[in-house]
Amino acid sequence: MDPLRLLTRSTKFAKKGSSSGTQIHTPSSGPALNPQLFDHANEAQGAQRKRKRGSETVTTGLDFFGGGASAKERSAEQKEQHDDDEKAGELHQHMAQAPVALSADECKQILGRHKVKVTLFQRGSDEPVKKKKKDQKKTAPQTSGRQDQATVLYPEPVSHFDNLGPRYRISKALLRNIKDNGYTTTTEVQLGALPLLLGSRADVLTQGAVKTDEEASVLDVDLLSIAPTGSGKTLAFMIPLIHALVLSRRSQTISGPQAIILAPTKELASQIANEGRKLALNTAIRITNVRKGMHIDSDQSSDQDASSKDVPPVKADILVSTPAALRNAIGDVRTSSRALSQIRFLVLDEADVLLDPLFRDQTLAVWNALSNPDLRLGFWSATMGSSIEELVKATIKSRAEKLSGIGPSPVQIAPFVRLVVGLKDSAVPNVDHRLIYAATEQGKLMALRQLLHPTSTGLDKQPVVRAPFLIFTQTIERAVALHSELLYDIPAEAGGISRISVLHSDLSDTARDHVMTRFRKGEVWILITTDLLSRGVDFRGINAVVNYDAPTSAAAYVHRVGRTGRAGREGGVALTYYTDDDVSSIKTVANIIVASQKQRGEAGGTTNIQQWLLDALPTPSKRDKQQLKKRGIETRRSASGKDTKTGKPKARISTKSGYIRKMENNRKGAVAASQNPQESGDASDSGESFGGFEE
Ligand SMILES: Nc1ncnc2c1ncn2[C@@H]1O[C@H](COP(=O)(O)OP(=O)(O)OP(=O)(O)O)[C@@H](O)[C@H]1O
Repeated sequence: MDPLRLLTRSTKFAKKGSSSGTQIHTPSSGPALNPQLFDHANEAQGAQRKRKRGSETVTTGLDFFGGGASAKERSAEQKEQHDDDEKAGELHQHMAQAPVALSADECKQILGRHKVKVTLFQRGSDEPVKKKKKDQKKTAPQTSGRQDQATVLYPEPVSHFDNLGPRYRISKALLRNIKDNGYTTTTEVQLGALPLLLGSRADVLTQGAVKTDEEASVLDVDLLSIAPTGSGKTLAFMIPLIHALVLSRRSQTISGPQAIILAPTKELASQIANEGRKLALNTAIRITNVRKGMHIDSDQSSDQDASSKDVPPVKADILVSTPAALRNAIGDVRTSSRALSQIRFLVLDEADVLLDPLFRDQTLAVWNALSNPDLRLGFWSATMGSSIEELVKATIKSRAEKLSGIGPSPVQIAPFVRLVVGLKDSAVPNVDHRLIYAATEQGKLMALRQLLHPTSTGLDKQPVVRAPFLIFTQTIERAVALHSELLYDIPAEAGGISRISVLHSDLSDTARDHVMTRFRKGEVWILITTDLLSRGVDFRGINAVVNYDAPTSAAAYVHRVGRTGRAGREGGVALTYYTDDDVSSIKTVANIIVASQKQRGEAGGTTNIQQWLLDALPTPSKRDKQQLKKRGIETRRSASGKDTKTGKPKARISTKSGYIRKMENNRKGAVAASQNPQESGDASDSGESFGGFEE
């Protein structure tokens, strides 16, 4: 049974495999064919297929269950892909087997084609940059206002995971886990970050010289990495972490955690821990997601915290946590001082939000409690304002000064390296971005209903999107209200109210876990949420993101829509509705869309935001932007704002009462069942149900 058919209640859908609908890949229709976003090397060799976009993504017949194309069509497509991959793989294969290091020029070319830019920052007199090349003249060195010397580096890219073994003596178990999880080609961020984090400091400063000495210290730079959503940042920091801990286990016995990974939400922390455990299988490295009631203290002889003795301390090498959960687990910093002084690595995933005022105090409290003078740092996100970068550098400096003041010898600041993939702070280019004017709140609701029950295709510029998808609202209240408004929109035959759910931070941890599990399994098709789920969470098969309420900042847009089109997958759609209330601020989103489409344009696409619209939209002031980020659209915050046309409160999302909608829905269902008895029945009984997202 086709879920779209059920959702639309239509009886006129083309049969599967018929030629009336254009079959295209959607993010849920299979594995990522090429996880890279900017693989222009292959294009140059004529091996890169043009990315398909535009009108094709708005046609019907999207193949949610991956069964739409005939076997013949599929095998032709697979052959074409196979041929392409073979050609594309030549370079990778060469590099995997390359017995000698690539020349600086080759490194530069590969990094350039993949839009990877690596910059080393050093304080003028502290430590001079060791090597300068003639070909760096154009870009480096540059001097910033803070007198940091910036030099562009060209580390030798790792374009295939097979390269890691011979180059860095990665443990066999770790290599096997990478392979068993299906990772072969690296993504851009992995290609650039792995050599920086797996090589020694000397490697980095001498720009990619190969070092195979097992004793070489790894993770010896502080790295700030900005790479698109879904580009595999988790792997890029997790592999070097596990490798570093495997190495240190070989040489010394340390009990207690040595690394901390912070993430802004429980959902993301739990996902990172899961991904990490898959990679750490059989390496003896333990990864723990910090939860309520856990405590971290290797110093059990301490009398200062009697209560902590009741609960055994967490046994882990890597802790993954939200800042708040970690603060609770640490408890009194004095009693945990031994455990904390052992921490050698701190990774902030979604660093910009962790250092944003909302989380800043909690994050800095954890960072400042880590007293190891050799603490190495990693900052990762798809967006990073320059103020955040400055805050990071200032905190590194002030912490070093503080530790130097109390420690036996001065603390050396490690080289600070920034890695940027693609256009900084831009949205993924492999997604079809749509900005739709809906005039009023009522207009948005009608547009969303039409999305759920399309009566025509493409006439109103609304693409047809397939479940599963996410819908974002500005507030928890609005998420709850929209959920109750749409609850009866899914007919009972399609699973009814069980197919739509809501997730927000007012729910209990158990309820949040439950909703996440059901969505991942494919039991829930439409998930309404707030920005809680906008960061980091990886559902591989999401076909679309609907911004029911426009995001309140450029970064929020980038992260929300980044839930689709993960790992280079094609076919994702991002819809943003805007009303008269958004007109004064929506240009921020429009600009992001244009920039992202321009990136794609380089591969043959066009932008679907008209220049006249961009010109007509007012540019919000810096103050307006700050206000919007802080408070969102005022009229959506409370029920006080009234819609000028309908006179109804704007914050309320409702047309009819739930009872009336339920009755109507039952009536429609009964009529449909009497007209076409074989059509009724639970979708799960039909033998054709959504198999869930890949874990
Ligand atoms: N080299 C690779 N080949 C194929 N798939 C990959 C590769 N690296 C990562 N992935 C997959 O890409 C998806 C996105 O990875 P990940 O969650 O690490 O992205 P991210 O960059 O952290 O995104 P976000 O900015 O949204 O947090 C995951 O499903 C992951 O398994």
